[in-house]
Amino acid sequence: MEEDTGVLPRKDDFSQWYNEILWRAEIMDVRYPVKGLYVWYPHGFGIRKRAYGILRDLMDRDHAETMFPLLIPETEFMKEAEHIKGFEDEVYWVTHGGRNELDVPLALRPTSETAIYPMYSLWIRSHTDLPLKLYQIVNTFRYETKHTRPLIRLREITSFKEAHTVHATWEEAAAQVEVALGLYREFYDSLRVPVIVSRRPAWDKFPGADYTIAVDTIMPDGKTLQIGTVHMLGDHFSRTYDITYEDANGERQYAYQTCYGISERSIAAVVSVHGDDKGLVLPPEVAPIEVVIVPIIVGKRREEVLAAAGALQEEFRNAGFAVKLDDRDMRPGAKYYHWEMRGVPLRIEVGPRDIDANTVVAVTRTGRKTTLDRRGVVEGVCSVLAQFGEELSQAARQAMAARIAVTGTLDEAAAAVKTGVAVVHWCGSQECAEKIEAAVDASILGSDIRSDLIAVSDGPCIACGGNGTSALVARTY
Ligand SMILES: Nc1ncnc2c1ncn2[C@@H]1O[C@H](COS(=O)(=O)NC(=O)[C@@H](N)CS)[C@@H](O)[C@H]1O
Ligand SMILES: [Zn+2]
Repeated sequence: MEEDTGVLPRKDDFSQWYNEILWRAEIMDVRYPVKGLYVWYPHGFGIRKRAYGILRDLMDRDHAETMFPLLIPETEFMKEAEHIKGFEDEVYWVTHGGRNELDVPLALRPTSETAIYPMYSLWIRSHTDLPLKLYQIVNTFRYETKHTRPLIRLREITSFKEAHTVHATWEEAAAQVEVALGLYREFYDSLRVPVIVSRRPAWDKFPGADYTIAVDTIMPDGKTLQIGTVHMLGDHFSRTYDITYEDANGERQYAYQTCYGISERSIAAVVSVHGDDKGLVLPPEVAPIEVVIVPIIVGKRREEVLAAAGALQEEFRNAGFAVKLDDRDMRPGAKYYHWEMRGVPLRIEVGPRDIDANTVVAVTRTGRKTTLDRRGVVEGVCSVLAQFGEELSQAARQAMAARIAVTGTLDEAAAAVKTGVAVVHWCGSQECAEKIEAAVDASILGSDIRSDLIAVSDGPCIACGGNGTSALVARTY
């Protein structure tokens, strides 16, 4: 990558800012010659690697990781009517092997229910086989006809974490939905990304599901991004794919299922929520480089400064930090620009004055400067980074809170959705939803809201005056 010194668009020109930061911060290269497919730069992949390492640790608490085939025979794919309806316009089909036409066309998995559940039917015989909780992290393919966008709406979803659980009863499956939401909240807390949880309206639920609960964040342009979903499948798929178990009385019962997914939209959220006019701002938890050391070379003490910088690098590396010593022959300012663009959380400056005073200067990505004793510098950096992470969480929460407005009239709601999310009272009817969506030019995102930034209440439906409860209305990605 040639050293770019151009200026990033301001973040309040979000669409331009987002497109440029993907290449300036070396996240994704959008020049791949297939629409909706993009290439991870190593730095971007490093962010994904750390984020998905956190996700794996959370999932591995009580799920097992596995991997199912990519190709799904049409015979299996076409079994669940609602599921098909929801995906038939999005599925890629493989019809040939070499020059031979395949006798059964094969779908590229858009999601893996129809690959996994025929196997679940073979595996599950008795209630002692339950609960079964598996997940995989794979690529999936959806022929998206809406505007594709790197990390946000891809045709090849490269980082699709999908969990598929099987339970003896509806109640156990419903409890698993809550466990999944807890895992997603923990995951996004680690990424310092604030979320709003809500139940999608029936017409927006996952094809074949009883209900869908979604995890949304609010992007800098006020539009919401769905960054995770949890689906209660009931016994719809178990009846279609014959997933039954023998209960304690020897009776055959249909199983109850859930599935829940996260994709690289999680990375889009980290980039978008935390970034600023100078580039990426990465939470330490997901930063491929946590600390960059910049030696301040002054005249004849060059060797001494470089030695001191090298010793610091060694000490941070031994303490387990992802640390980089930037000893390139460049002005310090050009180095600051380079690492700020890439979101490195902490810069350590060391020059002759610091050597004489036996200190180092620590500067966080958001500009907080601290002088640290050279002795105990590792502990010093740990606490600076911990404080930095908390600051990111707080700033992101405040930014989200500022984009949520409780509104009592359609006009107020129409104004609020220009810059964020409107909270309105809705009776739950599709008829009123359509009235609200038409009047506000945005979508009913969900009800049964769970967010410590929103006090839910009952009240007259904003469209018909009937009994309503709090619901979210927003423009969405
Ligand atoms: N085209 C896409 N590009 C990037 N992420 C996507 C795309 N489509 C969906 N996602 C993300 O993937 C998550 C799961 O997708 S989903 O359709 O809602 N749910 C499923 O596929 C279920 N099988 C649970 S794994 C969504 O919440 C959304 O965050
Ligand atoms: Zn109503």
